[in-house]
Amino acid sequence: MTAVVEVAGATRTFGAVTALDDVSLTVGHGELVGLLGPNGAGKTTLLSLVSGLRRPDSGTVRLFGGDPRSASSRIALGTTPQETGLPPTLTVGEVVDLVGKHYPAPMPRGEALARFGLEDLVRRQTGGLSGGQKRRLAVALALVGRPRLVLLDEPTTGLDVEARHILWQALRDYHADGATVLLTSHYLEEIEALAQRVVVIGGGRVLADDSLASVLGLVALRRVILSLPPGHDVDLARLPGATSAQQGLDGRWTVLASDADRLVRALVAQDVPFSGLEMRGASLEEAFLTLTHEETHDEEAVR
Ligand SMILES: Nc1ncnc2c1ncn2[C@@H]1O[C@H](COP(=O)(O)OP(=O)(O)OP(=O)(O)O)[C@@H](O)[C@H]1O
Repeated sequence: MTAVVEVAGATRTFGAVTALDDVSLTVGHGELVGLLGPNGAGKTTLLSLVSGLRRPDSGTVRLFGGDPRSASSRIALGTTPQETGLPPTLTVGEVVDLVGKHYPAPMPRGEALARFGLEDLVRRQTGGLSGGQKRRLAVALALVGRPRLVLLDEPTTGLDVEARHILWQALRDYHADGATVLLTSHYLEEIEALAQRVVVIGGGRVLADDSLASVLGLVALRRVILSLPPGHDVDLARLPGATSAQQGLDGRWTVLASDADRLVRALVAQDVPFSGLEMRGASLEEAFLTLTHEETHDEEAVR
């Protein structure tokens, strides 16, 4: 079966800035893929190539096997950019109807609003919506045409916890209905909550592309937290298995460890008088920072 998205060796520059550097990415039918990376990593540029808003300088981009710039490829695409302009004098219901009219088999107004908990706002002018309500409406509009692929650029930025959970559930439900979803996020918990596959982007390049569990396992980073007696002087970051160490405001030390077992063995072997030892899995953010760090070190090693 043809892939939904096929990016092959895509490079895109803006003047002196290389936003994407030889990026390849294939997304199959029914996948839910999270694009993770810091500000300026190239995530939005990548989405703009997939949605046909921009062209790569070199390399190819296919959407449903066709040219992303052609209307026939884009008809099954729903997108929500980072910022959405809504006509302020139209009501929520009118905007949903207006957008739906562009598609052959749109969701009924009631269904689109119910999926995002917006039913009570159907008669409200969009200019009178809160930022979070606008955001939910913007994502609802991306789904009105029942797209087979949904591209979401930071869908829950600025939303409170409840609104974020409504949106996550709506996306999970839509994905369960058979859609393919590609989203970027700065919220690591969002990627962890939604994505089955994570593509880590840094400096315009794909640093990792694997299942959520594998991306975490790839760096196998653990957080080891402990206390030391006042005045005790040991360089925790230099112990075997440790990658960095930091003392918190409460005086406790947090050591990031690539091999926590080895670190604990070294603490015991060197008679370090630690107490209150705790160990936790690394967050996606920590895993991601390590990946970026390793890439930088590899580059430095090559130079
Ligand atoms: N239209 C443009 N003109 C000039 N530079 C641009 C343009 N669009 C993107 N860039 C640059 O390309 C790089 C990648 O930007 P991009 O917006 O794709 O990153 P991002 O990962 O989406 O970041 P963010 O998370 O902040 O949205 C950045 O250095 C950015 O400044």
